[in-house]
Amino acid sequence: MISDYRSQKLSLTLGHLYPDQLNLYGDRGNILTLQRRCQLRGIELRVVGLGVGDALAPDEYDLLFIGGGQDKEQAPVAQDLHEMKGIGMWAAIEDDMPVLAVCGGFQLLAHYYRPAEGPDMRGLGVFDAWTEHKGSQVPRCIGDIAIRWGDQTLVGFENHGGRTYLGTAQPLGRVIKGHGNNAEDHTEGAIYRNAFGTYLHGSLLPKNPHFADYLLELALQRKYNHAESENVPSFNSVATEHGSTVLELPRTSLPSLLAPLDDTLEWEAHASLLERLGLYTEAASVLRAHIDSFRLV
Ligand SMILES: NC(=O)CC[C@H](N)C(=O)O
Repeated sequence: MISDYRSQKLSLTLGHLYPDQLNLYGDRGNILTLQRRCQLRGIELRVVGLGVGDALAPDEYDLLFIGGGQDKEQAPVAQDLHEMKGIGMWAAIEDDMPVLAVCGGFQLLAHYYRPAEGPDMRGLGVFDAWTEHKGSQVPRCIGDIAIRWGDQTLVGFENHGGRTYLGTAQPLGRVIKGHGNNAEDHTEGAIYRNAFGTYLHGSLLPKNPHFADYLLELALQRKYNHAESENVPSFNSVATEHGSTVLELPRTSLPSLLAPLDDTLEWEAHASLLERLGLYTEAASVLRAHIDSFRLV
């Protein structure tokens, strides 16, 4: 109940899927970031690795993470995801558990990944989207990337051969600079309930403290304010503005369960990536917003 949580030590359990197979570009750094941000607030974050052969019992977790991998690592994982974790994953997501899936993991949560060679890898179909690798003649999508996420930015690094196309799935954001899902339609990532797929490595969360906290807040609200679950924020609203899809970040009426942190270094890293992409106005406004919010604390 909402009135109880302040008197207890908050704790969360994160299920890290395939930590040995899917861990490109330091995806594990996302877990370290979540752990550190919890630790600084006196919140316990237990991390449980879920490898090939392990079942996923949704009631045991509050948050799930799945990273990226090369095609050869994805194939055995795709099979295990279906056989051992698919039902648990679906149950968790339908129950609004926050899930972050990066690159190869994102591809496997959509309908299928068609590699340049070899058979299709069947995905879980959580996101109404699919991915095709167009062959070695077509350049990979590689480089730094910035996207618009609601009225904020997310930054990261992408490296994927697969091009993802969205069916009815909402994108996580719109590409400002970089390739995104397919280097054609400016969409990046996908959302279903509180599951977020993205091509942003980086690691993603160290340079995007607002996104890290968003995931933690979703997990905490879901666990501790379950009785008020209609107020739990979720990315369901989309507004169309000048023909382009703009996500409206939901606001919750519930008080935040996260104490503010000094994220000066994180925002400087975020801004410096924006600058590297030539996005000077965005970089300046990110730093300005950080200074303003910090003054209010
Ligand atoms: N970085 C990744 O996870 C790569 C995913 C996939 N194998 C691709 O190249 O499209």
